[in-house]
Amino acid sequence: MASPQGSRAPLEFGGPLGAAALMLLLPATMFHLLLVARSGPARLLGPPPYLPGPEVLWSPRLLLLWLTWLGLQAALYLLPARKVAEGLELKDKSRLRYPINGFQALVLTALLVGLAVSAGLPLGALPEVLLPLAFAATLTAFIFSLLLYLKALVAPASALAPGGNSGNPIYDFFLGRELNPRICSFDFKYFCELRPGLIGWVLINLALLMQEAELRGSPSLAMWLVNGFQLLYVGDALWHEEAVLTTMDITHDGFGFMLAFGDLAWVPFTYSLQAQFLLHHPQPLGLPMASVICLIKAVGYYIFRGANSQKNTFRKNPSDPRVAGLETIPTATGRQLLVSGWWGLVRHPNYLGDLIMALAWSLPCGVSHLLPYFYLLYFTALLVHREARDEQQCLQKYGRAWHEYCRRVPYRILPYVY
Ligand SMILES: NC(=O)C1=CN([C@@H]2O[C@H](COP(=O)(O)OP(=O)(O)OC[C@H]3O[C@@H](n4cnc5c(N)ncnc54)[C@H](OP(=O)(O)O)[C@@H]3O)[C@@H](O)[C@H]2O)C=CC1
Ligand SMILES: CC(C)CCC[C@@H](C)[C@H]1CC=C2C3=C(CC[C@@]21C)[C@@]1(C)CC[C@H](O)C(C)(C)[C@@H]1CC3
Repeated sequence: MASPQGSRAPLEFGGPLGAAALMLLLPATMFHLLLVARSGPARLLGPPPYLPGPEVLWSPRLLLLWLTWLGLQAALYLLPARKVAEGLELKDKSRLRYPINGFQALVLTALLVGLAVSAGLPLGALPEVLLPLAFAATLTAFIFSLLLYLKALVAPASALAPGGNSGNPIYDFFLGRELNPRICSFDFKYFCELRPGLIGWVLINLALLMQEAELRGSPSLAMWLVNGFQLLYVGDALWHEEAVLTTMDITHDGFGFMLAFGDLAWVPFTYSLQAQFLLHHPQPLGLPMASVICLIKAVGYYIFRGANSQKNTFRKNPSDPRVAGLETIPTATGRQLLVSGWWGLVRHPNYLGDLIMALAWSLPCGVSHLLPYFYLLYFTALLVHREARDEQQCLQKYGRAWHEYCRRVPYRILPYVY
């Protein structure tokens, strides 16, 4: 049985008060964004146009639709995979196995949706029901997090995450107690991180594009760009699915409300904000500006993919010819840190690339409104905070070697600025 005391990791996110505030603020922000995106003034900082009552939010039909979506993605997860990958070593020295079939799930979902649309499914009507659908996703995330919290009560101590076991129920519910909650080989965190939310996001984008085509005869260039860029991002994540196994979410954070809500509700309903905005506020975009935006996206993607692949290749096999020539610092753990290549430019080159891509997703929406830049603002805050958390973890893991890395590579995300 898990000890009620758990580990004594320092509290993050402002402790129990911060966790409680975030549990209210995050869903409220998501609903605010959904409401203002369709309002005339579309003011990020203004009041919402109206407060939706229960009759707008609650729909058993849409809850069923949402659960069907989760069921479909779970079924696709269980299909035979082209590869089964091993995760990092756990506290008890074991390694978990994960199916690598996320890209296959994306392609099969696209085929199924294509078939359903040609058989008459009104996908273009989806934007009309985003509010009740987001409500269903939020409700599911709360109930799911509660079940995960209860499951952790009977988990062995070795299965618990380093944070999220403070003994304070609110804090632990938010951060998540168990590191890799599973039933048989079904890994809930890994499944949620990459499947229903990410694939749901591109499906919502597509529905918005289809509705724009119905309303205006054809989708706008801005809508095509936003759809294309975000599809590339999701496709890339699923193509490189194995790389998610070394992210902080999988290796360090427990599975609680933060990730359950983030994966299932926040990602599909707020990351599609630019496409939602464009449906209700069409923006003129000429070819020269579109080309500049594509160039910004390409630069961001080049840095993001280059940095992530370089680190993953190096962590898998430091003698791989693609990384063997890079300069490194030895650490007491036996692992090395890269100090040249992308990881010699700044300490988080992948965040830099991700932020440049985020800018490219907002620019097609013009500069008349702040609302489509919400993602860029939120993401900057998330990555600055995430970088600080990672820095603490690396300092604990690598001690003096990490100090040496910081001396050799002084900037965190943006060269000569931060
Ligand atoms: N769109 C979104 O909402 C989000 C996207 N992301 C993206 O996810 C990706 C993964 O991010 P994240 O999990 O935060 O962190 P990283 O992929 O940056 O991983 C950080 C880890 O990399 C290792 N590392 C750090 N420096 C070096 C070095 N010099 N040489 C070798 N290894 C090093 C350390 O782990 P170790 O040494 O143990 O291997 C460290 O803990 C990023 O591209 C990020 O932008 C992240 C959050 C949200
Ligand atoms: C809403 C809360 C404040 C925080 C929730 C955070 C989550 C939304 C994000 C935490 C880490 C994420 C990652 C991705 C999506 C967003 C969340 C879940 C990611 C799957 C996006 C695609 C990338 O290519 C990636 C590197 C695979 C990402 C991994 C981290």
